[in-house]
Parts: sequence; C-alpha cells; structure tokens
Amino acid sequence: MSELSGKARDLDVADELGKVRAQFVLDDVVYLDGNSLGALPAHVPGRVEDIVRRQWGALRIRSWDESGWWSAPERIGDRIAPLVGAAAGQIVVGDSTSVNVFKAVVAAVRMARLEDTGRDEVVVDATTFPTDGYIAESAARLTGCTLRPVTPAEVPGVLGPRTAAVLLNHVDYRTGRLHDLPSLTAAIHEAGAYAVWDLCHSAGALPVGLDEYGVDLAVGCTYKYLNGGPGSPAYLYVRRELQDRFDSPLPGWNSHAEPFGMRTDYEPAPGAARGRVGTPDILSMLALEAALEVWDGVPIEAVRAKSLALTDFFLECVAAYVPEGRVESVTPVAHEERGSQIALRCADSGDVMERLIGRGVVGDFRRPDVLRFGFTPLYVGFADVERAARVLAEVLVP
Ligand SMILES: Cc1ncc(COP(=O)(O)O)c(C=O)c1O
Ligand SMILES: Nc1c(O)cccc1C(=O)C[C@H](N)C(=O)O
Repeated sequence: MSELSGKARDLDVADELGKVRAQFVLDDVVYLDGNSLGALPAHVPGRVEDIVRRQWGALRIRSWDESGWWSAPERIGDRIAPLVGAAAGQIVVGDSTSVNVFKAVVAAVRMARLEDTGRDEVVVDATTFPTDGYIAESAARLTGCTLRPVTPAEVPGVLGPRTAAVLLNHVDYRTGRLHDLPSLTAAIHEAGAYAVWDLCHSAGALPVGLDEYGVDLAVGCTYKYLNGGPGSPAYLYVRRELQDRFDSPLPGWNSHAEPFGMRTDYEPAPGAARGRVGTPDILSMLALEAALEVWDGVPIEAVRAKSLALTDFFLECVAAYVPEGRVESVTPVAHEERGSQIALRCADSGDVMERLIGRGVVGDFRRPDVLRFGFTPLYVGFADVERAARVLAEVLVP
C-alpha cells in the first residue's frame, strides 16, 4: 500500500461523516460530480412510490390538505433554512433557479427604487454561470436599468448611488472560488443597494450565514449538494424585514393572500409565500423533501471541515502523482476562498475527462479547458480521492 493510500484509509477511519455514505445509492464509481447532480438517497424511491400510489393514486385531490401538498413550499424551505443560516419563514421552494433569479433581481430593483428612483444599474458577476447573466440582462432591460458585468473583485469599485441591485455567486461554478459574502454584502449595503446571492454551489457544502450577514435575497438549486434529484425545485430566500416590500414580477395565484378567493385584484400573501408563482411541482418537491432527511443530525460545519480536508487531500495526491506542469489548479489554495470543488486546467481536458469517466472516475469538463471535481462530503471518502488522483495521473500519461 502506498503512503497516500494508507493516509486515505486512516482519514476514512477517523471520518465522523463516513457512515452517512451508506444512505446513498452508489456503485464502484468514484462520483465527483455531485456539484452538478447529487447522488440518490436510498430511501427516496420508496417514498416517491408512496407519494404517487397512495397520495396521488388513492387520496387524489384530498392530498392537497391531508398529505401536506399545499404547504410543502414553505415547509421544505424551513428544512433548507438551517443549512444556509436562515431562521424559519424566509425560504420558499419552487420553480427553477433561473426563474428565482428573475424574481429576485427585479424585486431588488423595485425595492431600491422605493427609496431612490435614481438607482438604475444592476451589477452582475461577469464570470457567472450563464443563466444568471442572461436573466440579469433581461431583468435590467425590463426595469430600465443598465447592466454592469464585472468580476466579483471589481464589485466594490463600481458600487455607487446609481447601483440598485448586485447579483453574485457565492461559489464560482467553474473555478470553485468562494467569494467573500460577508464583506461584499456589507459593501453593497454601504452603497445603499440590494444584494442577491446565488447559492447553487455553496448550499449543502459550507455554511452560508444568510441571516448573520444580512443578505437581502438569495436563490439556489437543490439538485447539487442537497441531492434533490434531476430538476428538483429551486428556492428563494427573502429576508424577513424585506418581505412586505417584496414586489414579485411574477405574481401568480399561489402567492395571493387568498388563493381560493379567485379575486381579480392581486393582494400578495404575507411571508415567504409571496415568492410563489403557480402550482408547485409536487412530485419533485416531495422527492426533495425525502432526500433532505439525510441531513438529520448532520451539522453543516462538519460538512465544511470534511470538504476542506477532501479538497486538501486531493491537491496533495495530485501533486504527488501527476507530473509537474501537466495540470494547473485554478481553485484557490486558501481555505477561505475555496468551495467544495477543485478545477484543474489542462490542454486536452475534454479528452482527459472522457478517459477518466471510462476508468470509473466521474467529474465533468467545463469549457474551455477545465476538469471539474466536486466533493460531496456526505458520500465522498478519502480513498475515493486518492483513487481519483491516481487514475488522473494514469490517464494523463501520453
Ligand atoms: C450558479 C448557477 N446558477 C444557476 C444554475 C442553473 O439554474 P437552473 O436550475 O434554472 O437550471 C446553475 C447550474 O445549473 C448554476 O451553477
Ligand atoms: N442543471 C443541469 C442540467 O439540467 C443538466 C446538466 C448539468 C446541469 C448543471 O447543474 C450544471 C451546473 N450548474 C454547473 O455548474 O455546471
């Protein structure tokens, strides 16, 4: 046994979260793509079967009340809340991240304008996952704002009396860089603007502290580190003090104060429900609710500690196994700047990822030249990490 595989074994033995892995359906593959689609918790298929056969099949329409379908968006929001540092009553689950980005950015601009009509700029992370950029551009156009795409490091320098809203990613999807949410949020508030954070790549991987740092609005998906399944609904956080002013650009009947009043005038519901639009996607939503049970008794701080240990160990193994200069990490070394993934740049990365997957190590390739490896602490172990780096070195040999 090599020194590093011995170290991996010792780290796995000492790993307090190691037992959580048994709750997932995993095979002999090293699955490092949980930052795109999380693995399936083993109890979910049985629960979905019950939801379909009993709740839908037998109870039918009664399930809106008797099976808790109607209240699911806020109930599941409250289950996600502690994972992102939010008190109950501020998160609603539903729609896609893209749709929630739209709601949040337009609502942020509208709130900024309530205080100062001269605010006419939306600042967006220029390096963002494309959907956020597209939607921010459309939201800016619809609200008569100018879009300012800048890197997160440039954000403090462009804030000013014209800034209405700023849309940022907590963790960059390509590089895995963790942005400084507390200080950027403080700078945005200092400028009198509203902060909207996309938590897709941080929720379930590290503590977020939404309430602690006074974030205004946040969105995120649930199919990555929260393991909700393909296309599982996203969520929207609206800070409690802002809820009465949250003016949704998509005021559907589900966010009405009296949804069954069938009134022609719109009166928004109080609380997080104001972020709803139409009928919730119950099957996906309840599959997500079941999936979230793997978090029972799992503190997010322990997840963060293991995540950093996994990524540190991966970098150590890559440095030991891969010939120097063959790959370059674009993920920051500093813990306070690192999410839960490592992105390695190399010339022929598309082919390299195909060979890796062929050898049972699943990461993904992001254009133009990045090999992305996501580390989900709930089910990735240190032996997986050592194997991934070893196989990477093998497939990199010309
Ligand atoms: C940062 C970020 N935002 C948004 C999305 C996607 O949004 P949607 O759930 O609407 O597909 C992703 C990944 O798919 C993402 O990485
Ligand atoms: N949402 C995805 C999908 O519907 C298909 C394939 C991949 C995805 C992803 O989540 C991509 C992911 N946001 C990324 O960071 O690249």
